[in-house]
Amino acid sequence: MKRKSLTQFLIEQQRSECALPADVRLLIEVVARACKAIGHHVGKGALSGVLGSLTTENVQGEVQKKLDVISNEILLEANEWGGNLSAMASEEMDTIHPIPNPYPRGGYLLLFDPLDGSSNIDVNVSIGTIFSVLRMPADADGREATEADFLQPGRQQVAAGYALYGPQTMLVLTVGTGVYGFTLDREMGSWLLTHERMQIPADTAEFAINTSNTRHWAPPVRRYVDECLAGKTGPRGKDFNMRWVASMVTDIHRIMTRGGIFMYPWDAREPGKPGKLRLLYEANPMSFLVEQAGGAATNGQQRILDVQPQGLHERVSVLLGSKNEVELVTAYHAEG
Ligand SMILES: O=P(O)(O)OC[C@H]1O[C@](O)(COP(=O)(O)O)[C@@H](O)[C@@H]1O
Ligand SMILES: [Mg+2]
Ligand SMILES: [Mg+2]
Repeated sequence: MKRKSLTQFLIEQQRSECALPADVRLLIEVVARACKAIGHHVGKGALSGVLGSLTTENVQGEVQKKLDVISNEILLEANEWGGNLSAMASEEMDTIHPIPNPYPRGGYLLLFDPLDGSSNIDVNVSIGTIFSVLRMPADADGREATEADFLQPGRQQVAAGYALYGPQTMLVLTVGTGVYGFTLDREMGSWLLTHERMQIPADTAEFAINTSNTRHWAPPVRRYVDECLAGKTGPRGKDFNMRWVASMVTDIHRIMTRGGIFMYPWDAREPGKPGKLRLLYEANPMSFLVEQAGGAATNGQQRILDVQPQGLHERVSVLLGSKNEVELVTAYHAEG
């Protein structure tokens, strides 16, 4: 069976009713090429000296891994001259990166977590890259982008996706017409369509959360997880399984493939922070994908895609995945 390539799929999207703008098609192809290059480095590991940490810290106060910086550079370089972007923003950069002269500027903004799951880099566990595409405000009129231009609610995303560097290298994306997965044919170097219209089952018996934080959780999350752990003998009347890879991309891909609920909620370790994960380049792109696959995503109070961002590296409490489970744990928050 001849599989569709990423380019064929995107051209079809461009010609179909959704009329994917040509600039977004080209932008996604450039990001996909950059992820292929990142995947190559990840696959080499110690052979090409990309493992280990640097002495520098990013704006989050995290010690950067070599691959965090290498992946960031690859994405910046690949997207600077494409002509579709006005600026970029990244987990690894304090502020935005406007497209420098003399490169032509375009009408879109690209945000990315260049390397997700950094704590797993040196131990050869699956990691990934997450990206999100927004439009420049309509009244920008060719002016240089500002940080404020990036502070758009997630529902305004034009496209989002992740690359997964695991036993297979995959690219999973949406342009608002469902979720599609592509597997990299490493010999040919081409992304081939292998997962059409991915769907998350509404019900599940599998939850993902870092239980080492149990004593720090708020009562609604504590109640939800306790009930899952009580299994058949408890109010849920069924047994639940638990998984936690500690790479958001990998945990979410499992949920996109077979369902489940992923939670990284607020916890009392840093009470002043709404959560650990970042709204603009982790939670928003993943929430867009999850909703496009029939799932749900909230911060306990509201739909994540409706949260109005206040800052580039803003954090958020994340509850997403199988619709009925997300609605239940969100309802527990409303009950207080
Ligand atoms: O180590 P913890 O607390 O379980 O956190 C794991 C989470 O942190 C992250 O690694 C944060 O992302 P980065 O690796 O991009 O900083 C997520 O991928 C993952 O879900
Ligand atoms: Mg991340
Ligand atoms: Mg990261």
